[in-house]
Amino acid sequence: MSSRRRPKRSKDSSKRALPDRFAEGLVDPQPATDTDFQDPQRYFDLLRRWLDLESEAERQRMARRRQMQRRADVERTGETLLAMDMSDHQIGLAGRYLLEFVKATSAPLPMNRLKVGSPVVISDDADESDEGVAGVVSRRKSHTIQVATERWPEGDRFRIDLSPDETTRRRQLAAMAKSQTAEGRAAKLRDVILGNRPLRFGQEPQVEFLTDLNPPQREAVRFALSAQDVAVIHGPPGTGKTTTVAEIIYQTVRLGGRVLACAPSNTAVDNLMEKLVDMHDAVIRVGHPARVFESLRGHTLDERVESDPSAAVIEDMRREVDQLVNAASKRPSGREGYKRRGQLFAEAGQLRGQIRALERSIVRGVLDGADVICTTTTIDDDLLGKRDFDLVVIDEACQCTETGIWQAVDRAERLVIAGDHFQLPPTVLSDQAADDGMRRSTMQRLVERDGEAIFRRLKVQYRMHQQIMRFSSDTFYDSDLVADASVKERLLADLPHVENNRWTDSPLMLIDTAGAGMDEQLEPDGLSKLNPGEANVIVFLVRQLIESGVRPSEIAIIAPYAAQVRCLRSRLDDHRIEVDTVDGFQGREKDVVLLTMVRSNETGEIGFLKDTRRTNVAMTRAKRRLVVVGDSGTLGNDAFYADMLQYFDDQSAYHSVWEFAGEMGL
Ligand SMILES: Nc1ncnc2c1ncn2[C@@H]1O[C@H](COP(=O)(O)OP(=O)(O)OP(=O)(O)O)[C@@H](O)[C@H]1O
Repeated sequence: MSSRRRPKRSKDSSKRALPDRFAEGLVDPQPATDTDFQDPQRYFDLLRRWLDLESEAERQRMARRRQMQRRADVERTGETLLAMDMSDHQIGLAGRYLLEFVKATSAPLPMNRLKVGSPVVISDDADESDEGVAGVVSRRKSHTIQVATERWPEGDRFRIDLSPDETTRRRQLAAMAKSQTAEGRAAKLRDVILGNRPLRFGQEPQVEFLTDLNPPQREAVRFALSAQDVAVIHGPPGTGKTTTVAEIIYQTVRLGGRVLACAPSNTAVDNLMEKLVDMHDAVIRVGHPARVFESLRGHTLDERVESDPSAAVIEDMRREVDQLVNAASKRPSGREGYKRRGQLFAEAGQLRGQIRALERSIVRGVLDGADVICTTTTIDDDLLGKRDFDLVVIDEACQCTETGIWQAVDRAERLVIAGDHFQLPPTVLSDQAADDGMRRSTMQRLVERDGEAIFRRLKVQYRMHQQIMRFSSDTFYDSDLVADASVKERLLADLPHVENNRWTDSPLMLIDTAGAGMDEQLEPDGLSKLNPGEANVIVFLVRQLIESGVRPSEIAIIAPYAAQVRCLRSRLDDHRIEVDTVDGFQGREKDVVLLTMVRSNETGEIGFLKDTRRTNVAMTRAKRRLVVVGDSGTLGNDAFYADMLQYFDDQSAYHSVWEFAGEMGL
């Protein structure tokens, strides 16, 4: 198969162009002045403004959803479930109600973004004026969703809406206020983070490593242990960042320290926790047990509390609350009925208070016995009380906004943050806050401010074939990455069940759709984009892979736009093939990744593909083969994508879609 030659650009010029592009603002714009970040008053004022903007953006989104005329459209947003019946209720930790809902039709739940931990409002589906009851999703299955609430919702049939996360914001605001006026140790740490005090490092310690680490990982561990205030671990894709962080935690505990291990998402906390439980016994996970990996359930605070000897007493009290609630939840008749109902709920409320007090003392005991406490960065301050930690670690710190770190930082003697600022930034809803710099994480700010003085980069990656790695390494990581011998030449064709043919015998392929009339389209009733022509190419590629013996579970299809994901999901009938947006794949990997770029238009508009971190994440999910389908006519207008096209060409991996016209029936 011949590859069309593209005009070569000088390597030097492409390399020189890269840092400039970042400086030119293709990464998020930054707030006005550096002093905003130095002066505590101005810094925390800025953060409070961002939180206000986020709060307003969430409120507007919820209002728009409520105003939607057609009910089908409301559920399509993925943020609302309608016509839900309450199918069960229990009493959970801290005496909360755990309410389970099913579709009134018993159908599976539609695709939705209500995840474990999401704040929601449960309201009467028949009463638009009902303000509802706030809760948090505590379990989710294909047909049921369970919500933990403090109050009992009114109504026969319910709607459940994803709601503005006021609890998280309130906690963040309280933590920020505490930091702003802090004295002593907390003030010192704050001042280092704001750049008002110099970084301090002691002697690098001699370390007896528990894990078999490579040299950059060992150096990163020693560096982090020597930091007296803050250290950053920069972990490019597949370089064992979490492995390294786990070792830092292990070494700290070995020296008698107590550690708070956090990450912004439940999944990231669990990934770290999985490594930690192999190293220590005294590791406790605070959070929703339902979301915790099966193997880790025994380490959750809830289960530890359940297995405490006093738990039997609590169990009896819960049963009593259940009976009271059962009686109270029956529809009352007449004034007496309502009065009686009120009394029953009041009695249940008193008992729940007693349960809470008893549980609190058990919780205190369990947490006091832990060397490492794992939680998301949204910390339940009621549970943790006034505990401080010798070391606080934030993994996946680049997914954390500046506002999101202070709850953890407030409890720290020393801080280690780990992440990769060339992967996805934190989610920010408000465009204004984003323009103002809210998508720039603290970690990115510190690395850009202090350079190598504050961070160590991991360099050996254990995921990708070296050719898949190299473009990312040259573009984002100063050509620092090295592929470990175990992966550097690994191809799809090396899998025992896979044939050796042109679809499996090389790590890279780019299929250029230029001139094939595969134009992007706007989704009819949405804002997202799709490209049916590219979807056809992807479906064709999937068929070739499956016919070559590749297993559906080894294939990932990544699209930057949700509409293209929907289009492809409807075209592929095998659910084992994962199709998702870049966000859905962060932190994950697959043997083969098919990436559809979608954008193809006359004007060379590439929209949010300009945030090249997305493309970096998408490309670096692939272990053995990466296929990119895109229009060079559109993409090539942007310097980053021009370099990417050139790279594929240099690797003899560039093909026009016309080469497959016959096979594809173009
Ligand atoms: N020193 C090492 N020797 C061998 N394998 C390693 C080493 N360090 C990490 N790995 C392997 O590399 C893979 C990635 O490790 P880990 O999960 O720690 O990476 P990560 O950097 O957190 O991942 P991500 O890129 O998803 O953020 C794992 O399979 C891990 O076992």
